[in-house]
Amino acid sequence: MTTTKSDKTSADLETVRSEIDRLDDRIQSLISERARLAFRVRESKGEFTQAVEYYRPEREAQVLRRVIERNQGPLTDAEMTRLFREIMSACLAQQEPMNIAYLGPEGTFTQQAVNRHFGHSVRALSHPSIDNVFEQVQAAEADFGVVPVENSSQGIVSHTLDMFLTSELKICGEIELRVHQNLLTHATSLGQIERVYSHAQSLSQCRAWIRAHLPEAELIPVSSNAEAARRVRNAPESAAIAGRSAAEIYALPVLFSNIEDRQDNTTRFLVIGRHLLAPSGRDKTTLLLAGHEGPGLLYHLLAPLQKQGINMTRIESRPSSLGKWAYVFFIDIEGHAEDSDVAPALRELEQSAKLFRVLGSYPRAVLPDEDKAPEDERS
Ligand SMILES: O=C(O)C(=O)C[C@]1(C(=O)O)C=C[C@@H](O)C=C1
Repeated sequence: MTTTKSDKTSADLETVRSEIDRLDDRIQSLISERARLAFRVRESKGEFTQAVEYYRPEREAQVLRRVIERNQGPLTDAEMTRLFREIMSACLAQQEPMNIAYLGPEGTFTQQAVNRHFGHSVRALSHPSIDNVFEQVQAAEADFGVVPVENSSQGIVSHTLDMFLTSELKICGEIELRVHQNLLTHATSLGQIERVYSHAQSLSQCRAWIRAHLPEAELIPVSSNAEAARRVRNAPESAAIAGRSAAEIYALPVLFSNIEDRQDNTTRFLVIGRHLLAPSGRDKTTLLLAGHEGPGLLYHLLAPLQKQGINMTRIESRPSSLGKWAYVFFIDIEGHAEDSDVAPALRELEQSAKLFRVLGSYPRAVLPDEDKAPEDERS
C-alpha cells in the first residue's frame, strides 16, 4: 500500500501532538508541585489568615527577573513573564485571593494595570475616584490599591501625588502599561459617526487622529473611557475611544485600533499599600521632601544624595499646604531605603529637610514592554 502526503502529514501531526500531551502532563504536575511548595512557604510564614500577609512582592520581582534571565525564546520575555506572573498569582490565591481596589469603572486601563501587576487570581474592586481607592486601602477594606500617576504624553496625575500629602499610605510598586486607544462603535464607516465620547485625556492623546479622520464629530469628554463605551453601546451614530477591554465588556466592535498619536503612549500606575516592603535587590525609593526657604533651597535639600552618589531619577514639585508659594518635592532615587549607601543619605536628609518622608521602596518595574519585538527586548 502506498502512503499519500496527507497520510504522512497526519502521522507527523499525531506524533507531535502526543509529544505536546506528554509535555502538558509534566507541566501540569510541575505547576501542582510548585503550588504545594508555595503553600509550604506560606505555612512557614506563620498563622496568618489573609493572602496579603503571605504576599512578597520583592520575591515575586526576583522570580520574574530569573524568568527573563533564563528565557531563550521562542516566546518573548513579555509572554514568559506573563505566564509565570499568572502561576504565582494562582499559587498565592490558593485559599483566598487578595482584594485590589482600583480606579474604575471596569474596563479602564487601570484594571488592565491591576492584572498586569498581580495576575488574574485577585479580586479587583472598582472604585469611582482616586480618593476612594486610598480610603479603601487605608481602611483595610482592600489589601492594595492601583491608581494612575503619570502619562507619557499628558504628564502627571497631580491628584494622585497630592493624596500622599495627607495619606499615610506607602508606595508598594509601579506598573507601566503601553496604552493603545481604539475607536469603538457599531457604525461601519467613519461617515456615520457624529459624536465621539472619551475621557478628556484620551481625547487629547488622539487629537491628530481625530482631526484627520473625524474633523466634524462632536467630542464629548466623560468620566472614563469605560463610561464612554457604555454610552455608545446602543448608539450607532456615536463612537467611544477606549481600550480593548472596554470593547470586550460592552461588546463593541473595534473600527480602528491604535489611534493614539504617539506610539509610545504609556501610563504609569502606583500600587499603594499600608506597609513598607523588604529589598528585592533592584529597587527604587520615592521620597516626599520640603526644604527650608532661602537661596539654593533645592541644591541644599538634595546635597546628601549627591554626597552619597545616589542617582535621582525623577523630581516633581507640587504646591504644599505649608504656606503660600511653598512647594514639596516628590523624588525618586535608585535603591532601597535599607541599602547600605541609601540609608545614611536618608538619615542626613531627614535631619536637614523641613519635611521628610519615605513614601516607599519597591522593586523597579520588571515586566517587559508587551509591544517590543523579541529582538529589541533586551536593548
Ligand atoms: O516565596 C514566597 O514567599 C512565596 O510565598 C511563594 C510565592 C511564589 O509563588 O513563588 C508566592 C507568593 C509570594 O508573593 C511570593 C512568592
